[in-house]
Amino acid sequence: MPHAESPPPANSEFNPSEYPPFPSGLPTVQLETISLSKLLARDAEEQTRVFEICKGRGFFYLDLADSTAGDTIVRGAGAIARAGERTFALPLDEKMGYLMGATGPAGKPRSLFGYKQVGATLADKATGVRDTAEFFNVAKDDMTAACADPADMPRRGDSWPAPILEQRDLFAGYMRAAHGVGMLILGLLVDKLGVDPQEIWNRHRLGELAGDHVRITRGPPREKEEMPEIQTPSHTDFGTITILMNWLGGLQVWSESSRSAVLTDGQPDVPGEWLWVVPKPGCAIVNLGDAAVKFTDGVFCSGRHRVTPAPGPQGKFPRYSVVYFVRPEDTVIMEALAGEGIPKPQTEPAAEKEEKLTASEWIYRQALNLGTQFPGAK
Ligand SMILES: O=C(O)CCC(=O)C(=O)O
Ligand SMILES: [Fe+2]
Repeated sequence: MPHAESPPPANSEFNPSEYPPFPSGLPTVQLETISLSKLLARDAEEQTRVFEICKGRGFFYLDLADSTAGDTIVRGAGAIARAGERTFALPLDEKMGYLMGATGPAGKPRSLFGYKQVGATLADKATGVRDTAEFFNVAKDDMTAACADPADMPRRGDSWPAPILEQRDLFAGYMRAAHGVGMLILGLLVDKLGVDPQEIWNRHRLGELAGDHVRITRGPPREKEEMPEIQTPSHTDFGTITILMNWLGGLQVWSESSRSAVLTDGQPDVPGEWLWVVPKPGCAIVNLGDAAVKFTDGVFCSGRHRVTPAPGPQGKFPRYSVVYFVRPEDTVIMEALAGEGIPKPQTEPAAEKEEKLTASEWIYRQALNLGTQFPGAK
């Protein structure tokens, strides 16, 4: 059982205590394990290990034992998956009322928050095969906002499915913990590049509008043994840092780390093979996203990954995951920070030509590049 759980409600399809172990004999990646409690204690050796990992593959296990934030994440992830299960059980036409990318509720902006139905993303441009996962992106700003009237929440207002709206406190607590863990890691990483951690914290203030969200994903059980059947196609995350909780295998990383923040048709841009990431009890899987590459001009790596149904006997279970994406505040200009460890722009003219986008524009473009379809988008 990967993470401590309270007993599931009757008839739940999310039952981690029943999952068989990850099968042997598959090509897996050996990720390093970093201790959150050591990072909280400013352990210099642990800090150096994270720094080296983030310059390389940019993926690691984060052991959540022995800290309040870690505990909130371990316990909260299971409860959030259950809120997700109740949401996904709603009729499809009701879920489609929360479609992400559609014009938001009256007076609210269009956004990447809300529901993505099965098949909304092309998994393979050549064959036209589509993804098989559904997910719900729950906005940090709406869950953590201190509004007397929930209709005033800044993103979707109170237009969230009841199983999510009823659990605002759960989401808010989880988001604060995950965001805090993200800030701890990002702060120590940029510090090692000669950048004042405040520079990165000022671009990711918890109380400011940002693309941060919890994504709850449900992937259906595996239909056939042959690979691959794609739940979430090959991608790098758009944000700055990602904290992922999953219980079944299915996540795969590309064997060679890809350094580019520019998506090349959604496919890996260096030769290699897909390696399975085995869920590890009590640990989150942490990775950097494209914004971390942008802020450091490519010093850090945004690891390429995808999700298939779980392998072997694990594959007969629906697969849930709970992800927290830390993203820059909406109005932050996406450009490299200045620090002795960050390369200076090569030539002035090239630097001038580069378009300076805000984080919200940049993330929207990254999503379009990845094949996400937005109703009404050109
Ligand atoms: O479900 C997982 O294990 C990973 C999900 C993921 O990569 C994503 O939602 O960006
Ligand atoms: Fe991802």
